Order: sequence, then C-alpha cells, then structure tokens
Amino acid sequence: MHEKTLAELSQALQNKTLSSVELTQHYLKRIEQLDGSLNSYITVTAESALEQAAAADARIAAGNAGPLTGIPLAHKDLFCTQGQRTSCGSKMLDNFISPYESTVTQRFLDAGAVSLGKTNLDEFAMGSSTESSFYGPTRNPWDTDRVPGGSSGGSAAAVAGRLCVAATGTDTGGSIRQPAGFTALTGLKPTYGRVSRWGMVAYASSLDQGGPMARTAEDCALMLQVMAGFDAKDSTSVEQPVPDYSASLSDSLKGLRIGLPKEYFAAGLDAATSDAISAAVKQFQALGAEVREISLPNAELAIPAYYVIAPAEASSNLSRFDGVRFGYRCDHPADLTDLYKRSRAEGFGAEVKRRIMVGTYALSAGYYDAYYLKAQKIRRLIKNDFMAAYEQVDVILCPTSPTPAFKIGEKIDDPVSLYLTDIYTITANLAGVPGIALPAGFANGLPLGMQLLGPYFSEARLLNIAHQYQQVTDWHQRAPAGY
Ligand SMILES: NC(=O)C[C@H](N)C(=O)O
Repeated sequence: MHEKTLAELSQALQNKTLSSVELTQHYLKRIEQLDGSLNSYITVTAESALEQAAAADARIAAGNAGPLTGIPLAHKDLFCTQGQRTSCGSKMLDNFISPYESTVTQRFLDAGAVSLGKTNLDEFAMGSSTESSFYGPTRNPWDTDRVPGGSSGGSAAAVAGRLCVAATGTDTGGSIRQPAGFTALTGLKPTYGRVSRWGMVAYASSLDQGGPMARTAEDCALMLQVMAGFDAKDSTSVEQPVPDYSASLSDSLKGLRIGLPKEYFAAGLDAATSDAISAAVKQFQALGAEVREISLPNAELAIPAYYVIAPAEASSNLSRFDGVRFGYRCDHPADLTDLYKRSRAEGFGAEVKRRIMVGTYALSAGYYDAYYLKAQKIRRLIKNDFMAAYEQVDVILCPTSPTPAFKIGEKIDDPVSLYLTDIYTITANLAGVPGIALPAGFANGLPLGMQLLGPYFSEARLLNIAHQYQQVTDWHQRAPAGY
C-alpha cells in the first residue's frame, strides 16, 4: 500500500478496494517498525487517527468524500492541533497542549484526511538539518548517517520513508524545498499569503509560509488545493481565487521560457547537482521549453539579509515564551525577573538563543539602521531582481542546495556553514515568490534536488511543469532501500 502515491490511494479509497482504517493501520505499523531509526515523528496520534479513518470510511460510503478523505498525513509539529502537544521541537513547548486548531490542519480535518501525528523539526524551525530539535535529530532514509535537511526534516523523512502518504511543512528560508531536495521529494513553498499562517507558530512572520511535501507534483496539487485560500484570521492572507491545481497538470510546456540564473551556477555548487540540472534542462527542452541564462545580481546578498531579518522577527515573536501563561517554567523562581530569565535560558536551545541575540542586537536603537534597515533595502533589491527576471522568462530553474545531504554532526558546530546551505532557497522567501523543489537525480545513492521559482501566484504553472517533468523521468518513483 505504501508504494502508492496519494492520487493512487485516493482512487483506491473511492473505489473501495481499500479502506482508510486498513491504510491507517498499515502506516501506524510501519511507524512502529521503522521510525525508531528515523525519528521522524515527535508524536504519533494512533487513537485519533483510527477514529478519523473510521469517520472517513463512513463518509466515503455515504458518497460525500473528497480526494483527501481517508488519506493518512502527518503535520509538522509547528501547526497547532487542538488537544494535542504542539512542541515546535522545543523543550519550551514540550508540555504545551494546543487549545486550538491551525487553519491548515482544520482544512485537512474538514477534507476528511487522517493525521498520523506530528513530525520532528529544527527547534522553532531554526535550522537546515533537523539536528537542533529537543527530540533529537531526524535521520535521512536514503542514508541514516545523514541529515534529511530542515527545518521540515521530520516531514521529509516520514514521506520519503513511506511513514505517511504526504505531509505539511513550512518554509521560511527553504525549510520545505531543501529537505525535499535531500530526500527525493516534491515540495512546494507557495506565494507568501497563499496559505493561512493562523495557528502556525510564528518564526519570521514576513517570510513563513506553509506548504505540501509529497512524492509527486500531482500529490502536491491535491494537498495545496486543501491548504490554499483566504483566511480572515491571518491579516497577510491574500484574497485571491484558488485555481484548480490538478486541472492544468497536463498542460503542454511548449514555448515555456525557463531562466537559469548565472549566479546560482557559480563556485560552490556540487558537480553532480550541476550535471543533474543540465540533464533536466535537456528534458525541458525536449518537452518544448526554451532555456536561457538570466541574472539575479543581488543573490549574494541574500544570506546576510535573511540572517538579519529572520532573527529580528524571531526575537520579537519568541518574546511570548516567558514561562507565565504556557510552556516551560523554571523551578522555584525567586521573583518575576528570575522566572523570565531562567524559563527562557532553560527552555530554549543554543540555536534559538543565538538568533534571539542576533535579532535583538540588529533591532537595537544604535544598530537598527546599520543592520535591519539595510537588510530590508537588500530585500527590496532581491525582489526587484525577480521582477526583472520574470519580464524575460516564465520560471527560474536552479538547485535547491549546494550539496546533497550532509552527515549528521558535520555542520552543527559551525552555524555559518549551516546558514550557507540556504543560499539558493532564501531568495524566494525574501521576494515572497513561490517555488517547487523536485528530484533531479542521484549521486552515490543520495538524491539531488532542483527547484523552479515562478512569479506570484504561479503555483498551478509550477505544479504543471514539475508534473510534466515527472512524466518523462522516474527519480520521484525511487524508494530508499528498506522503506
Ligand atoms: N526555517 C527555514 O526555512 C530554514 C532556514 N534554514 C532557517 O534556519 O531559517
């Protein structure tokens, strides 16, 4: 059963050749057998999953099911789920039972999807390897000595290890696309404002965006259909009609103009990834696309700008964790100041503290103009680069990260080298444009990722292009040995 994609399982459920209870039991058993080595889940909600599956079967029998009804999913443990622990991978929220449901997970509940549980992540989504989680690192099913990427590494490992059909992720600086690239998945970061952020615990609010992670573009289309849409509870949610993402998957790529940003194929890019993308270019040309070189001249400024803006916003967002109303509280505080100080010192891990300090510094009176304001100006220049590029091309093709998955422990003691792995993904967040990551090949048994970036609200086109590529390649069909 777990070899099948979401689209195939959806068919099987509708045809009643399979029940959601059977499917859910199968996945729960796989989690029990295989997640010990991957550590992709923080919480498995077996009981409620089986209840949801039974309700889904009843709904299918009654003839009012949708494509997601009865499909076992997993959610990044950054989405609030009512009555369940929502930890954000942090000791700070280890004891936090959410009193409300996020819009995204509510939409999946309304669609009749089953939630198997909550997946591991870098603490508060700060990281690119899922090693900063309070619950220990997640391992990559393609090589368990290696990271699955991050911060949505638990979702990536769970989907790649066939421990759920598809999963949600969030992408602030690449957290959906980079782990998708490291695990041979398809992952979509929508346009900022396309998917509601309500109930998605805030990291850097002007960059955060939820999106789907699955094995195919076709499955991502089905997931995004549920996730996308206006939400009055999120002031940055955009009131734009949601297209039928599955309807245009088969559109021809004839005449599609693809741009290759020369800055993304410069020094530092792994040779195998570069070769894989060259081969993909040929595939796209064979499908009727025209490919040309473009320039995103301010790309090299993206990392410094992001690592000022994201920590600045994080330092403000994370000030709510004070040990008073919810979350971790230190033992025997001497007074209120001691309560704040020790609860935060004991509740947050090293990377979160680093970012709070960097962000607080960048926002402080004497340095605001030199760092935060300057970073915001760079952000505008990066957005302008994309706008200029989309005058010449329809989409941009580039790698998701400079190298394939690295070893656990390899970079964790050197934060800057970890930040540098985000070089190709964070520009899309700074500009707010959508991007889809998809597998482009393998080297030494490790997946190689590429991404397509499009103009605002071009998700349907990105899914279409990825789907057409997946019709003529089989990278997305490969499974890691033992899974
Ligand atoms: N959250 C993300 O998108 C990951 C990024 N590497 C960060 O640490 O900010």
